[in-house]
Amino acid sequence: MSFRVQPQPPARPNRCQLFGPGSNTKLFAKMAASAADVINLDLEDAVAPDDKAQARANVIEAIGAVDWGNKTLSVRINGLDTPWWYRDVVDLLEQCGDRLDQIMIPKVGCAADIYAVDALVSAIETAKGRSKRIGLEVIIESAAGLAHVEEIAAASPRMQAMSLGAADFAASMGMQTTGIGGTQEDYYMLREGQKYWGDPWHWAQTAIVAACRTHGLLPVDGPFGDFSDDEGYRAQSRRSATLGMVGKWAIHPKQIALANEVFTPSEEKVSEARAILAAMEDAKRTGAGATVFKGRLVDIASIKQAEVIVKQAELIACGV
Ligand SMILES: CC(C)(COP(=O)(O)OP(=O)(O)OC[C@H]1O[C@@H](n2cnc3c(N)ncnc32)[C@H](O)[C@@H]1OP(=O)(O)O)[C@@H](O)C(=O)NCCC(=O)NCCSC(=O)C[C@H](O)C(=O)O
Ligand SMILES: [Mg+2]
Repeated sequence: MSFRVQPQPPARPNRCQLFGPGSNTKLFAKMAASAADVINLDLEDAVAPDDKAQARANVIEAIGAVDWGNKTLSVRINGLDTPWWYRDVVDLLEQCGDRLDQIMIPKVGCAADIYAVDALVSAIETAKGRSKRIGLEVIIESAAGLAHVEEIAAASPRMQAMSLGAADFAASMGMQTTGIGGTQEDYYMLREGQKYWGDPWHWAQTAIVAACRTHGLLPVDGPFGDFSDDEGYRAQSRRSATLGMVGKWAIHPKQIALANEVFTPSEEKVSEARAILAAMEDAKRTGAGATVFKGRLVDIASIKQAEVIVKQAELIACGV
């Protein structure tokens, strides 16, 4: 470990972030009653330009009126290149009570984007005497966002989480696809006439995980557009979980149980992790720093790996 100890991310479950347009008030109660850990009420791309003002009013009303239980409640504001974002922030902070937990900033491209929102949020919090500090989460969904991912992660102590937005990211990168996440038909290696599909989202996810882990944020996988494809969603989620992401968005209620299933470590994985910790305790008692567990090496690094899984399971057990 570096002299700079890696900070811990916020200690709360974030297995599934369920999205719904702020213009569709019929969904709010269903979202609140769902098994998602995080709710994202959307003012951005799921809301048509003519509906922006009404959606904002709907969301403000619903934050106070609906019982959101113990969920993390977040609102996705409009991008900083639009005329709507400042009014989103002002109205949310001036008119919502303390039930609002986070603001999600889409399409961030640099640390100054976070600075701008942070400055506005801070001024309103002080002016209005708000007692609860609003958190920020961002979406990395542009070439600039990925190029500046680390400075974005470090941009404010308000930062809580960072998601990959596969659709806008693909567009910004000029990727030849209209798919939102998952396997891309043309992204394969060819060997002896056989196709082997690769994962075009892998490097963006890894960059996000590294930036988040460096600065104590939660790394989250974004949307998977084809909500009729459960196995595709599971496969994408398993890759994300393996890379260190803590959860994934749901854009349809069908996807909530899938995300919760994958991002809750299985009993088998937790038992194995606990057995490794026990084996290492035995090894330490005999003065050894390494031992053999089920025919393979485990050492002090294995303790940290096992602790990741045990801590995830404990956090989820406490939070739900
Ligand atoms: C995608 C949808 C428009 C589909 O809606 P619908 O046609 O109503 O679906 P169903 O008939 O299958 O719905 C079945 C029941 O589930 C309820 N429902 C649907 N969606 C939700 C939801 N999000 N939360 C809670 N409940 C929901 C329906 O009302 C039905 O209920 P019932 O009649 O009682 O049985 C719709 O799912 C939807 O709007 N999804 C969210 C879209 C969204 O928010 N998109 C923004 C995030 S993704 C993005 O922005 C891309 C990203 O930024 C990037 O760049 O990658
Ligand atoms: Mg987007």
